[in-house]
Amino acid sequence: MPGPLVRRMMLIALLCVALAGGLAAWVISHASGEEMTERLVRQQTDEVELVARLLASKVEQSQKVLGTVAEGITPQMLQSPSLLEWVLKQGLPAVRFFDAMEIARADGRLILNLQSGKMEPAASVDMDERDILLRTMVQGKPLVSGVLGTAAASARVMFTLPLVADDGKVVGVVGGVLRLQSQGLLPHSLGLPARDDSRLIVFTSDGVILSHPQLERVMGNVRSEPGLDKAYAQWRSELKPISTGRGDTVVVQDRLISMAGVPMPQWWVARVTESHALLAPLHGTHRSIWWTAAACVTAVGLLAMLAMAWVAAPLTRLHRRAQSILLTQGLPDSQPPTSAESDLLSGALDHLEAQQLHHGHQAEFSRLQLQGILEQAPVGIVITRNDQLELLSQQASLMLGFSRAELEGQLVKRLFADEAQFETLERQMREGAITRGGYEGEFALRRKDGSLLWARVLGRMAFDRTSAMAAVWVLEDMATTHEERHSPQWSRSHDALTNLPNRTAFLERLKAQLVRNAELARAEQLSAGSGVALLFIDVDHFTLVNDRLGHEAGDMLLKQFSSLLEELVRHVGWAARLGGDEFAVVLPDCTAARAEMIAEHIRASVEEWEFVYEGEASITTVSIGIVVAPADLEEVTPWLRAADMACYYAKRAGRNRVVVREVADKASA
Ligand SMILES: Nc1nc2c(ncn2[C@@H]2O[C@H](COP(=O)(O)OP(=O)(O)OP(=O)(O)O)[C@@H](O)[C@H]2O)c(=O)[nH]1
Repeated sequence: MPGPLVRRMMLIALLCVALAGGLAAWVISHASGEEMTERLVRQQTDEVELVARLLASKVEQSQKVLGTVAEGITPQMLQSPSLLEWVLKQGLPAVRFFDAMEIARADGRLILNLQSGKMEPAASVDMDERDILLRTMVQGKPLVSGVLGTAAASARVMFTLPLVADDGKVVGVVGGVLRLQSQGLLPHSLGLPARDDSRLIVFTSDGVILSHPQLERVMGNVRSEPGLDKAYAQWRSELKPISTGRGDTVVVQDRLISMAGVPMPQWWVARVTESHALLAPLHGTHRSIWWTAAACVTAVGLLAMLAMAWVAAPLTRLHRRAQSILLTQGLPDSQPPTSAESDLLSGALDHLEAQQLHHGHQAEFSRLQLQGILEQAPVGIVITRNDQLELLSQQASLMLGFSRAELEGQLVKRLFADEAQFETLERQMREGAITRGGYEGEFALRRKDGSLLWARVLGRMAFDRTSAMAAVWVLEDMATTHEERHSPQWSRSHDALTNLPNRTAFLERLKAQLVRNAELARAEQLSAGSGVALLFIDVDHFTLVNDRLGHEAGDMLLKQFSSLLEELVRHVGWAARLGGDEFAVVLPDCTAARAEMIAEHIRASVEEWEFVYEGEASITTVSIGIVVAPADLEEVTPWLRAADMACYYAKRAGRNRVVVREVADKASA
């Protein structure tokens, strides 16, 4: 789980992505909305312009058709209406272009009235049409009438052209009438399809509607067209003439109104569209833009979170590490409990700094202690690391005859009298390190003056973090002991395998101990309840070692066991080998309770020790019987027998245990 700082960074990344996505979507939708509106406005403007031009060209075409008719009429024909009728019907298909055609002479007499191709009496001509014919005659120029008629079905427009003789005199006038809803001018299909939200309307400069998708609105007034009324009123107030050119688009009351003029008949073409209808496709586009943006924001947001988690991974690891340091080692008092990475890290660093300071003081203190020990210790101490002499005590330097500076940093090998001694130590070191973490032995070292120093070396192994092997030796000058050992008396009193006193020497020493014990008792120098404690020790199931690993392994076990035993009791008493796998330990001036405690320590230490032979480790246990000699005891035999019996009872009770008895105890007890 990432810490709060990383979580905050992730949240910020997510917000940034969402904000950027939202902003981009808004800008795109806004820009696309504007562009689309502009395009739709342009489209609508273009459309009304196109329709206006179309209408203008139709008007022009109507005038041209009328001109073609006029060209075919001679002044003579005006004198003969029947001839005129025949000529028009036969030779001028253009006549059929108009819904009605009328011809009048200069004297004002109507000589031709063709209604839908049929000759009708002159009197039936509409008065408005007759007026326009007369106006054309008077003005001598072509005219296009306003809208004639009041009903949509009969609404019409009249085109007129003066007939001019060769001398330039107006001899007559020809007029063509087109119904608004005829195919030639404003077919109803022009405004279709009829939709509520958009209408194409053609109206005159007076506001009379000529074309409308709803037929019933034709001949109505543009002032009642919602939205268009305002645009029309504005145009009228500006008093601008109607001319062809670019159409114009305005927004009035949520309606988009585009208008373009048809100058000759003074008409307007207008398209009125409700804004919501116009923008309907835009809403769909906006929706899809926002959905796309949301999907992109989600995907990019997830990616950003993952990227942030990846980038912050080292910080998360540091955070966890700091957490575990503070959890396992406790928060400093000044540090409030917090989970923020920076606080935790600085807390952990403070803690480590304090620890380092503390360790520095400890190290300095230990160094001073070590220095004191090395200078004052009455025994020789040598500290080695990776086969080099690292530190020596003052006593060791005196024993060896070298100054400490001369030896420190030198190879360990240099101390030994010969290569064989050194190799023996190395082997013992390896074996001892595996089995007990320590070793001991007697070695011949070489002093500076070349003389031999027989020393007992007690070593302890240690490995530091760099796997360098360090050892601490305690050197004991064995010159006297060594000489003794090579005397014939030594071999008579000591066991050759273990170097421990043998049974004979043991009994002699035990008797002497008993005498001394009696003297002390008489002199009342013995502590209350104290006496000489005899520990009878027998290795459990030793036969099995011989049987399984061989006699040589049994010998090695006895040897190593003896060293261990001697090491364990050398400061409190002495040990002897009674024979086979039987040993004794004598503890002078000792109570039964203390003897039992020491015996228990021996038992536990042996149980902990592993005897390794040819790579195979085995556990050894011992049974111990204890008897403390009373002050008045004079014979050792019953004492030794009692201790043997105590050991026997320990065996009988299941072995690997300690049993305390008294000399007077009955054998059956
Ligand atoms: N390797 C070796 N074996 C010895 C030596 N002296 C005696 N032994 C053997 O030590 C064994 C002593 O066995 P016991 O003490 O009677 O019996 P145990 O197997 O120890 O069984 P418990 O004492 O009843 O637990 C005998 O098998 C002897 O042969 C010796 O110097 N070296």
